[in-house]
Amino acid sequence: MLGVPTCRTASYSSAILDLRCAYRGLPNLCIQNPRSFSRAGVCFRTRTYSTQSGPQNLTTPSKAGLFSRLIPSGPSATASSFRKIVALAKPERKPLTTAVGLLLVSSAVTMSIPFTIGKLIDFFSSVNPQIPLGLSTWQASGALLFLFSAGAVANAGRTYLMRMSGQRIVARLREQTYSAALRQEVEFVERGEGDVLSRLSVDTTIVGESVTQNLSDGLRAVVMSFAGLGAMFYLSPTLTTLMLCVVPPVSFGVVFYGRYLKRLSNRTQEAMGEMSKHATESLSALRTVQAYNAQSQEQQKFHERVLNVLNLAKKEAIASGIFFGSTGWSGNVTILALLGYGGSLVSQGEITVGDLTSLLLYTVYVGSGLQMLTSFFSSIMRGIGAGNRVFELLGREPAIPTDSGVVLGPHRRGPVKFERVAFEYPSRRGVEILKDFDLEIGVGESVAIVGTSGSGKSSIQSLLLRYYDPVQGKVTFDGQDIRELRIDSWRNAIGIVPQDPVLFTGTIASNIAFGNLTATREQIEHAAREANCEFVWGMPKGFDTEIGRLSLSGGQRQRLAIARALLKKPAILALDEATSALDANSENRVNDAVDKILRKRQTTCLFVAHRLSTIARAERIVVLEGGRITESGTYRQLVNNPSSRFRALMAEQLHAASTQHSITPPPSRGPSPEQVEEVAAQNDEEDEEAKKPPPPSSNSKNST
Ligand SMILES: Nc1ncnc2c1ncn2[C@@H]1O[C@H](COP(=O)(O)OP(=O)(O)OP(=O)(O)O)[C@@H](O)[C@H]1O
Repeated sequence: MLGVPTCRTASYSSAILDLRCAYRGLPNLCIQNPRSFSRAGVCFRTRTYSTQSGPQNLTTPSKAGLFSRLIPSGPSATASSFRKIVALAKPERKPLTTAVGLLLVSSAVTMSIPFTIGKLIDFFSSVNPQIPLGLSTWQASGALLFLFSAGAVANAGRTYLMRMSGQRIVARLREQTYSAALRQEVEFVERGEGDVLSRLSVDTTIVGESVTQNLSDGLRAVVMSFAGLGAMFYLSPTLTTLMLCVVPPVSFGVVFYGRYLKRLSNRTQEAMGEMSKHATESLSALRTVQAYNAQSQEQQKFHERVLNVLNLAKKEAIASGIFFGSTGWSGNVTILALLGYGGSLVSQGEITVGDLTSLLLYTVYVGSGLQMLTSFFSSIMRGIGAGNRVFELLGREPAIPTDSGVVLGPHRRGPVKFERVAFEYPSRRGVEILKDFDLEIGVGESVAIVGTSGSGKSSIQSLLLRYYDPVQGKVTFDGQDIRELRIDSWRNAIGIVPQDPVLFTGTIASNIAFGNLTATREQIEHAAREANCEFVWGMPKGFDTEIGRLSLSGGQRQRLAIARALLKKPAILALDEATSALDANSENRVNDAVDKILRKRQTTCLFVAHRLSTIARAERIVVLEGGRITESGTYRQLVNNPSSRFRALMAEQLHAASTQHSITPPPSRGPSPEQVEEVAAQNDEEDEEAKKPPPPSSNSKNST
């Protein structure tokens, strides 16, 4: 038999894809610390919405409504995946039809070769050779040359058209998959549940290849097999029937092998996903890995995952070896049988030597065609396996719907209310983060949430942004449950300044205008000035400075994030203060920027605050303990209450600060109001000192 056609496998690109979020209109994936992307744990969960209480279809997801989502398998999923794969090729109808036409031409030429060779042998071995159609030797040679050239051109055209169609399908599929990933709730992507990167890079390539390249090879194999069989029957029905005896067992092997390969393909893709997830995690935290000299530890973990992929590849290699070895053997035995029986027919004068040669060549062609069909079948199975994973993501309904609900007007203002909210993270069911949480923030009011680490402060902001929905209770804006609002319009009303702001590749201007494509340079500069980003004017290229080439300090990043939030002119500002210390100057510049927002009283502010200097700026402070508010009041009210938890918290902070600076620790009962006042006043003084002359106006020389 002819050489075994190689099975194409997708080259795996483990590039760390920049899953940047669409700030507007799509779930914002980047508002939380991007490091959380790498948190471990895999579980497929989605939510259903009961209609028993609260607004229609928008009530709390019940625990019973959670169910595991598995990658579809079985005949119906396979058929549905196959239909979807074929549907992908529909926009490519024209090039694919042309390619099929060219394929028929090139196959016809190829299939004429054994016949021609047979006739040539008979021609040269005959006593009185006659060229058909009365052609001269040169004319016959010229006709054959033209035929082969036409076949070659048709083959080249077919290859080009098929490949390009395949690439266009892959490109479309990738975009759809990326868009589907951006629509999902943050938990699904951040926790790696969706294994999005591997679906985006590997699976889409495999699906695209199975639609075009493999389809093209498959069609070629079908033409070769059937045309070859037809020619063989024409030459000798007896010998052809003999040859066909090997087809049923080979076909059985093909089906069995294809199914096994499909199962293996699913497992391989998952293993590759694990491998790339690990690489993404450690490479994105390379500083930490190097600082802890953990390269060999990480290498070992990666090695285990690579080994997993390798073991699956080994299984595939063994199955392929057995299959192709046995089909090759049966093919060779068939040829031998044909030669023996055919030879006796030649000696009896029933067929010519040329016909036997043609027959043998056709047998090789048909065998090769059958092997290509096997390869095609297994590739289609692999494509269906990969297709299942891609279509599962494409069809997945995000737990937080993105395209339904009431559109919130851009200038709407109103109080924000958390009403008897209970909350658990989907990945940690049973661990209540918030219980009976009630909080109302009036229009233009500023509220600081304080509490010990892990008390649930950031979770409150996550609920506000609808990264998650409460398990019980509701969050309302201007009296309306935020679950009734269209998610993009609701998020448009909120400006966020996260703990560790994310900056994207691009200029400072594009980072401030992130998600706001219509922002003018003037608006960007205005927002930067409001946010005390005076350092931008000091840069050689000002707002056109590429972020990638410079590293900004924590304070600068935070001020850029404030500018980004302010550019949206949000109804609500959610600021999650950095827990890591900023230097005094940076802290003051950030606080001063916050002050400017508070003074205007147009924006409702919800701070997660750690530093006294920020806390003291809020009109109201709420103390969060064990998922509930235990104290609430103005700064003065809380500080003046000797038994307040707030005082104790501030005492702890002062104690930590004094230990850091080798100052005598404060009394254990907590700081006196004077002490706290003193610290706050000190901060304010530093504030004044740190204030620099206002940055130049947008018309200044550096403003570009
Ligand atoms: N995505 C998540 N999945 C599961 N649990 C989470 C997730 N995010 C936070 N938690 C847990 O929820 C609890 C509250 O976390 P949260 O980040 O809201 O606290 P915090 O008060 O803001 O803490 P800090 O002041 O340290 O930032 C913690 O126990 C935390 O481990």
